[in-house]
Amino acid sequence: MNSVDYLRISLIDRCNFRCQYCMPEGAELEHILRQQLLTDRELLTLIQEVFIPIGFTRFRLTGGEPLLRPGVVKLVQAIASFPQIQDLSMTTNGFLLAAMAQDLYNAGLRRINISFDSLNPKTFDLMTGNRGRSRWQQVWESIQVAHQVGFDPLKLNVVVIPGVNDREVLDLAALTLTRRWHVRFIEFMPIGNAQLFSNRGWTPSGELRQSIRSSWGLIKSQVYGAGPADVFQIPGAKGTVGFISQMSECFCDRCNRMRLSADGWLRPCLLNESNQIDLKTSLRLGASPAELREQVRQLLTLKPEINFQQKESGTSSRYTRTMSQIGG
Ligand SMILES: Nc1nc2c(ncn2[C@@H]2O[C@H](COP(=O)(O)OP(=O)(O)OP(=O)(O)O)[C@@H](O)[C@H]2O)c(=O)[nH]1
Ligand SMILES: C[S@@+](CC[C@H](N)C(=O)[O-])C[C@H]1O[C@@H](n2cnc3c(N)ncnc32)[C@H](O)[C@@H]1O
Ligand code: SF4
Ligand code: SF4
Repeated sequence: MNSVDYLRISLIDRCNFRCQYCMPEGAELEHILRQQLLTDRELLTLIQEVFIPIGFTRFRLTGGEPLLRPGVVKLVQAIASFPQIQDLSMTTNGFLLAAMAQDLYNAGLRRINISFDSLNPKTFDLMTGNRGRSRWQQVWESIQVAHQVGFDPLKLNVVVIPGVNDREVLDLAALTLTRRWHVRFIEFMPIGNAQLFSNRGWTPSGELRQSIRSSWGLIKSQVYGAGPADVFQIPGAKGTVGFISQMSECFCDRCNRMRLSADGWLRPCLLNESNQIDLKTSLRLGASPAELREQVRQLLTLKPEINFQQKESGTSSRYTRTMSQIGG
């Protein structure tokens, strides 16, 4: 059995973007009420007294948009101070990052993944929802600042939507030629919003790899990380290109992670909603750390059965939570 030592923590379910593939404008999402959010203290207790003792060493902060969480720098500092943690990272849309990057680095965060779907401001705004003003420039600046501050590896996440940004794959891959950036192409998962893009579907990573290989060649490579990307490099490039292929290939057999939602539900699989446990309610009802650890251990023994293994059938549209609510 794979060891499960990576926890993705959603700090907040709200977001300042409205990406069409995740939280489209007009989608009726019920936000978590403030009193239902795990407090900093509760989250730190769960990390320190439940997950670390069980063997979790890698933690990723996500959202919604994690930089919208009030006091996020202080929270990062507190999490980073646990000596058992070997890897603390964040996934962000980058909009607020330029102003916070140095503080986050000083707080102990060392690596960051930034969603960046397009080099073209118009396409970017179309994909992320611009609410009257373009966001591209500010995100582009954040990427430069994150690089200057020293986040390493610095990864850019691109969800590829056929007919929208797929024609940019070579331009995005070319960023890695001269910069030590790691661009990852993600197959769109129709989770929670199956109707969206239903006439366009997703592009198999194999096709993208072939197109990059035809232009420059492509060799197997590596970059530090805990996630499901298959990593390659254009010969001589400074950075790498990665492929996250949850639809065309299946990486569930090497699954090493669980997810904690902003309201304290522990979820064993991104694509299977069964067997989630409500750690926050147990904690608030007075369960001891030992009891909570036992609940999580039980879930770990069930996880191999829960892991999503139906790549042939794709995802189902019957999800009650969308990506923004789960944390991706
Ligand atoms: N199907 C599936 N997709 C995942 C899983 N983990 C991450 N992803 C997707 O991979 C994409 C990138 O995720 P990130 O948040 O950047 O994290 P990561 O790739 O695990 O991070 P690294 O540690 O840097 O490798 C997102 O679209 C996620 O939804 C997973 O367990 N299953
Ligand atoms: C849910 S977001 C949360 C963090 C942050 N707001 C961001 O966008 O980076 C985490 C990751 O999930 C990816 N994602 C969101 N919806 C997706 C979908 N339907 N299919 C594949 N990836 C998706 C995003 O591109 C992002 O890289
Ligand atoms: S992908 Fe991230 S930035 Fe886009 S809507 Fe979802 S949570 Fe927000
Ligand atoms: S779909 Fe589920 S089992 Fe597969 S890699 Fe993602 S979280 Fe793990």
